[in-house]
Amino acid sequence: MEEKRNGLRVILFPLPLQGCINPMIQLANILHSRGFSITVIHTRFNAPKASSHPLFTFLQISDGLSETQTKDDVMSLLAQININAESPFRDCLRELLLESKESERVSCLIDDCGWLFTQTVAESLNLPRLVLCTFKATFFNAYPSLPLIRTKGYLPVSDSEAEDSVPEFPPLQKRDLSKVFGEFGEKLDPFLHAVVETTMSSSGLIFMSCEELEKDSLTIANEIFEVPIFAIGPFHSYFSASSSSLFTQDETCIPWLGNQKDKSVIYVSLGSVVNITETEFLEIACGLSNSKQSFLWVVRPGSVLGAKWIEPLSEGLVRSLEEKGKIVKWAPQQEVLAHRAIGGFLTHNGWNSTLESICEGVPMICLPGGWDQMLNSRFVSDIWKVGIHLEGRIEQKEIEKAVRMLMEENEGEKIRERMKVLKDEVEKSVKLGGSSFQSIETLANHILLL
Ligand SMILES: Cc1cn([C@H]2C[C@H](O)[C@@H](COP(=O)(O)OP(=O)(O)O[C@H]3O[C@H](CO)[C@@H](O)[C@H](O)[C@H]3O)O2)c(=O)[nH]c1=O
Ligand SMILES: C[C@@H](CO)CCNc1ncnc2nc[nH]c12
Repeated sequence: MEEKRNGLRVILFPLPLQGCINPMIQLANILHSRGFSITVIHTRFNAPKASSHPLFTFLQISDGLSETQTKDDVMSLLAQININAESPFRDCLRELLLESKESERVSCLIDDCGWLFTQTVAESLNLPRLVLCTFKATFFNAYPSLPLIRTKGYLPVSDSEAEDSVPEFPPLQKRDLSKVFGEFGEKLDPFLHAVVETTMSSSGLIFMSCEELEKDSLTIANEIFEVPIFAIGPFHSYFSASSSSLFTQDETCIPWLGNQKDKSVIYVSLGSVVNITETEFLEIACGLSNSKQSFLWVVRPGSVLGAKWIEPLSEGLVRSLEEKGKIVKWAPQQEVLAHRAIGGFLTHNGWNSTLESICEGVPMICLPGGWDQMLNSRFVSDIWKVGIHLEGRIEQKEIEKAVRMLMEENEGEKIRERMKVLKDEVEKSVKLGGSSFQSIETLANHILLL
């Protein structure tokens, strides 16, 4: 059924990463169901599949990335694309506004907090801009203080204080800091500064998050950025993230899970950007194999450094892995997590994966790769206590131990019970009258009045 249209069009512009496209497309669905028409401007690189979303209009702009640049690390890629996409984006937006009809006014632009030029472009065209942040609010709140935290001398961290909280950034521990910053160090400062400035000049900040998960951080976000805050998620139960998948999902996962016992399978995935070394890959393989538990493992082609896919595995290892497990290139993750056969999720704790796991009530084993993942994993293991933290130990014994603990032991059962409670809490937020449900109402009204 076509919902009533409200005569307003919203322009969306996601960052071209799977973890940023999914929440943006969910936001598109939410706004469309509220009567807004949707245009998605996107780069050529990692272009969303227009055919999966017939209700929206898609416009592609050039991004000038070379084949090799598309394989750069995330930070370099984002820096380059922020330079290349500015003028094509300005042209595209100007054109759109010129074409806009009396009967359907363009009311605002909503784009990712990682775009640095969009606020200026929108202002020059007199178009209000809202920001979508795809991180946990607690992480985004740290943007203004990250440069200071870095220079405060917590790095390198001595053993005796490794587990101390970072005073300015709890529950992050000092040992997490080096992986938050990666190799970028001070090169991040101008980027962070620009994100904070442009967010403060915006007309509002949207989080794919909810009060049940981080009420205090949402309040603090409002104090830091001094703009209206809308926490509108997680909406996975209404609009699955799978529809915005950039890769072909291996649908054989579902019938395979159908042959497994309830809560007997551990799902293993490190998201769309984290890469691992061949040694780490083999440690994970042996750990899973030795755990004697069933597993479904996503190995993205190219994610094992120096390998095309899984060829570093010996024939013997492949044979023993196949006894209990299945390896795929890309999974229908949300369907997998929702499957009755799944009992745990070994994850890198990207914010989307973390939310999807909570929404389906699946307890986690945390193996964060960097950036916001370090913080998300601390919340999972130390605050909500719905997962086991591997503390970066990608060693077969540690992996075997954690998998067995979660899937077989008493401790795992306790974690599962706490996860059930958290899932029920979060579920309430998106139901009629819940906090996220109300925020969507407020957001829709806010846009109407812009
Ligand atoms: C590997 C795999 C992933 N997915 C989906 C699940 C998630 O919705 C999405 C991945 O998003 P995330 O779990 O947030 O992870 P990732 O791709 O690393 O996302 C980036 O963006 C996130 C949001 O800004 C950050 O929290 C992460 O740190 C950052 O690395 O892709 C699938 O549907 N199937 C798959 O096989
Ligand atoms: C540390 C790497 C993984 O090894 C993830 C960084 N991920 C990201 N880094 C910066 N901005 C982002 N916006 C979305 N994801 C982002």
